[in-house]
Amino acid sequence: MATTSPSASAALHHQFLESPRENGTNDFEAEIVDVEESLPNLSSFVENKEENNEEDQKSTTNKRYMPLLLINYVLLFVGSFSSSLMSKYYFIHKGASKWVSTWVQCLGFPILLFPIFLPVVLKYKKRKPFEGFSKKMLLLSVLVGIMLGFNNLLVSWGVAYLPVSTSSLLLSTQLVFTLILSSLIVKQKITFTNLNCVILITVTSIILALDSSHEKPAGLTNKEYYIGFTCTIGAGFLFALYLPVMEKIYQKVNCYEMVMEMQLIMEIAATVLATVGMACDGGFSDMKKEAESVFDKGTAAYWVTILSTVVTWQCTFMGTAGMVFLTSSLTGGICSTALLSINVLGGVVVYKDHFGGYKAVSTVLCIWGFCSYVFGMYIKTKKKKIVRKNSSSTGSSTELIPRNSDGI
Ligand SMILES: Nc1nc2[nH]cnc2c(=O)[nH]1
Repeated sequence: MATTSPSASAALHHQFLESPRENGTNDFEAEIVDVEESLPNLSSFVENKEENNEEDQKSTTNKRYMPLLLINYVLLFVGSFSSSLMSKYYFIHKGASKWVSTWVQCLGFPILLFPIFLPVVLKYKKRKPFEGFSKKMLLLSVLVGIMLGFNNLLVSWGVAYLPVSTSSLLLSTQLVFTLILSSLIVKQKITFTNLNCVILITVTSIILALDSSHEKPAGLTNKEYYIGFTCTIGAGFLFALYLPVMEKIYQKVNCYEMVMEMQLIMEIAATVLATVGMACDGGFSDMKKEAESVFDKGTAAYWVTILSTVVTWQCTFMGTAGMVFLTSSLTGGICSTALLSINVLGGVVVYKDHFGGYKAVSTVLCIWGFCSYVFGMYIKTKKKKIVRKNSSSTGSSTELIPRNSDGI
């Protein structure tokens, strides 16, 4: 078997991720053989990569991989939990504009300017922001940003009409859509582990839907309730489309900086959409009125609520994008959806949402589904380490093993 230098094998691994096999990325032992057989043809490619000193930050062997993964999960966890509570706070205290609630989900894009430009200003990084950013990537980012803008609007309608716990758990249906769409778009393999997780988390939503007749907040008409219900399911579908589409786009991206840059463009596009909606539908005058006289906690609390919602949503979206980049659309979807069950507990603790037997059972199922998935990933990672160990003891590189369908 051929042996490669670590940098050469890292570059080969990178090339793998940029050109995945038609039949998915699971048969990794076969892929190792493929790469090793094609080694001579790849030597010039490897040299180029070494000259450019490029590193694939999606590679699990990259030293920045684990810290980045952790940072993104924390962003997603803190962002998801606090943004769902803050959005509900806005509506509970007489905030009523769905456009304002949509606007704040993307308005935090200037925050991304700091991690994008600061390392260059401080001369910490050589790569200039937007270096290698093609016109196609720009166009794709704008289109996905517009899709995300519509998703945000649907989420706002859902949160406006439904209790935080119900809207969070209804959004869990996005996982089934994610599994189907990611198997179509990025050839995600459907395994026992991921199917089990998706079924458990979906049963969670069904139980909640059955229980939802007791959940209608006072003063809300049946029509409004069903609008909220439908919008939340619609948001789940759009989000499930967004995840594998992003994974497909990230197959051409190898650095996290570019993920942040794409996120910036997407959020700007979503903000333009929301701003047009605000301007056409009286959102700006509603906002002024709400701040001055409608919000029952006063003007200062209104602006603090808006500002913190802006920041927390930005954390959620950056965390989600990072998870998709570093793992896969399905893992990203599972992590964000499992966090929704934590949001249910947040709604119950902070807003005293009703928490009966149905909600307890669905929360347990949701956590069980998530834990079984994480355990499945752990087992796969262990198996992968054994394959690596075996291949290194026979003299082949340890870094030639590409990520499997779960992104590990
Ligand atoms: N539909 C939907 N939109 C989101 N925006 C941020 N997180 C989510 C999510 O989990 N689902």
